[in-house]
Amino acid sequence: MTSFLKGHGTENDFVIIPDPANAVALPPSAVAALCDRRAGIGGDGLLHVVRSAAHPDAAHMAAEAEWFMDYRNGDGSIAEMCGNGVRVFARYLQHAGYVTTGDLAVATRGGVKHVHLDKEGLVTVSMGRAALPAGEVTVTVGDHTWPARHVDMGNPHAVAFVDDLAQAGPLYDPPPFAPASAYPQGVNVEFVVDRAPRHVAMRVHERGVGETRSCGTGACAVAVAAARRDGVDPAVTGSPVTYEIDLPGGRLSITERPDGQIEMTGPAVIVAEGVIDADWFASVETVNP
Ligand SMILES: N[C@@H](CCC[C@H](N)C(=O)O)C(=O)O
Repeated sequence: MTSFLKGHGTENDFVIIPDPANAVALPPSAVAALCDRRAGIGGDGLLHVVRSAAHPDAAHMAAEAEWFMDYRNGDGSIAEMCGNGVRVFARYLQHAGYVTTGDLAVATRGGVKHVHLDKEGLVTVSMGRAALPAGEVTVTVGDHTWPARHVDMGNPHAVAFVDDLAQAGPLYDPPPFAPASAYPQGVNVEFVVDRAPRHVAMRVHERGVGETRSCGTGACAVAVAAARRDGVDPAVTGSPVTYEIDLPGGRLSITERPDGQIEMTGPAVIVAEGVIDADWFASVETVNP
């Protein structure tokens, strides 16, 4: 019997598979089937909850973090990091009784992340530092082409400042970028408009998913790109800077500290739990494993 839960962080939604011993086979075909919104449970991605010691990608982090977030995109691909996912992952650990409010460490493919569950229901994650690789890239939608800033949050982002979020169009397909060689592993693309000083709104097309209603690493990338565009670098001023980021699914607050550490705060919600039908799961587990 394989159980699941469903959760979301600012409407970036996830199928959660609790599997402390790493005993559940999750080939890409099974992940894609579980995340399918019509024929499966539905989600932008999947959070496989495994004890670090039981997973080959995380055993080296087991002394620091008991639990490993084995994150998958909705198409079954693996990504290095998921910011909304790690908040929902921590909320699941609390829901299941493994942790209470306070601090915990979570192993991810992007390293160990430190999470704080507060008593009001918000979750703060120390996301690490952003890298801002040099180089020019442009993103095109329809008749519009914008310069975009590379920001690496453990996973790749291209951030474009636009006049109107509607210019990004329906975002059914990944927005083309140039040079085509810029992102050999694919990229998450953010479109950003200003709302007020240190307050922006964004839409995102996620690698391996499509347009989502929120992206935590994307919001961090946008906050750093907006700060640099605004001439603000906490490493230079010695003061933290906070940007409020409005997404279609809610608001995230992103603070960059003088040492470069980026903290993301937002909600994380568990909405349902149940059991996956064994025959259906066996059929999707064995397709293109
Ligand atoms: N929604 C996530 C990001 C998930 C990974 C991304 N699609 C990628 O492939 O890099 C977030 O909240 O950060």
